[in-house]
Amino acid sequence: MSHPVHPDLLPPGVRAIDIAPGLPGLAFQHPAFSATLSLYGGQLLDFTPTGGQPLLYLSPQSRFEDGKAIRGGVPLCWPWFGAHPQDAGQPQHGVARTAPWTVSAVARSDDGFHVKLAGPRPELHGSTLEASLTLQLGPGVDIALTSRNLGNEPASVSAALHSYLAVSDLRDIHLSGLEGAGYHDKLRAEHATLPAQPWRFTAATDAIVAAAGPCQLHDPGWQRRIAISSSGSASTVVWTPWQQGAANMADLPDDGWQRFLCVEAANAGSDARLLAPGASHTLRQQLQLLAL
Ligand SMILES: O=P(O)(O)OC[C@H]1O[C@H](O)[C@H](O)[C@@H](O)[C@@H]1O
Repeated sequence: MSHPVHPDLLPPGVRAIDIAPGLPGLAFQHPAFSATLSLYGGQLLDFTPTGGQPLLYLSPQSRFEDGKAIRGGVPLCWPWFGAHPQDAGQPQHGVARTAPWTVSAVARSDDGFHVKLAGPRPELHGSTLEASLTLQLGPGVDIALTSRNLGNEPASVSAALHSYLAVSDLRDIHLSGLEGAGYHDKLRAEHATLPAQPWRFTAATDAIVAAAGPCQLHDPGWQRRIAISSSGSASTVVWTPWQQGAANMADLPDDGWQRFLCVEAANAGSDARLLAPGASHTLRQQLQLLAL
């Protein structure tokens, strides 16, 4: 199958590649960073500053197969987050991450690259929503997912930019910015409040926090911080499977859980949005690498 993007349409520094057989992508090379985007899922898989550690974790055991979600980078959970609200037979986290996305534009910008993608057609997920994604790569990463209701009735959307943030060792990092926020603990099915201190991780965690940050992930091992900010969101999902959860996941190495924390800009739980006919909503996350 030929690549959906003709190389002549790409600016200098961008190459049409195959992530795996049948899964097309784009590779970006800039003096300050390199990056990889999968058109399958519209999923950013890598952003690595030149000479530095990657911003995003990508599991070396991820499956790269049609019908399977890629484990790592920034999966797009859309048009629902978690289980489908009415139909348990639908895939977890929606259809966007296992659908082909198409390139609407790729341009070089002052700091890097600007990319626009169009998401799966509404027929694929039985709603009247359409999705588009804009990505600014460089100096950090800025991802904006826009949902638009093409129908004549209101339509509900829940979503997450499910970023796998790479860390030197999960047991040594902390997350600040969500102190004292209320959250829904998905593992215990109860509501709770985060402590007043920065968040350290000592066990499996799956929380829908009723706050949008901004937050900072402090990583002394790599002498860096990741500044995380969002808009169009009033909820942040924080997830680590920890050791035991990872042992049950075929697409994650046994020690892979130590290498990432998911901090997801979301419209999850009660933060799902109802879009009037013709209305649109943009969920956005910005990630910036800073020295400690
Ligand atoms: O395994 P996946 O379908 O990719 O989901 C991975 C995780 O995503 C989110 O963070 C959810 O809150 C978790 O409950 C889920 O386990």
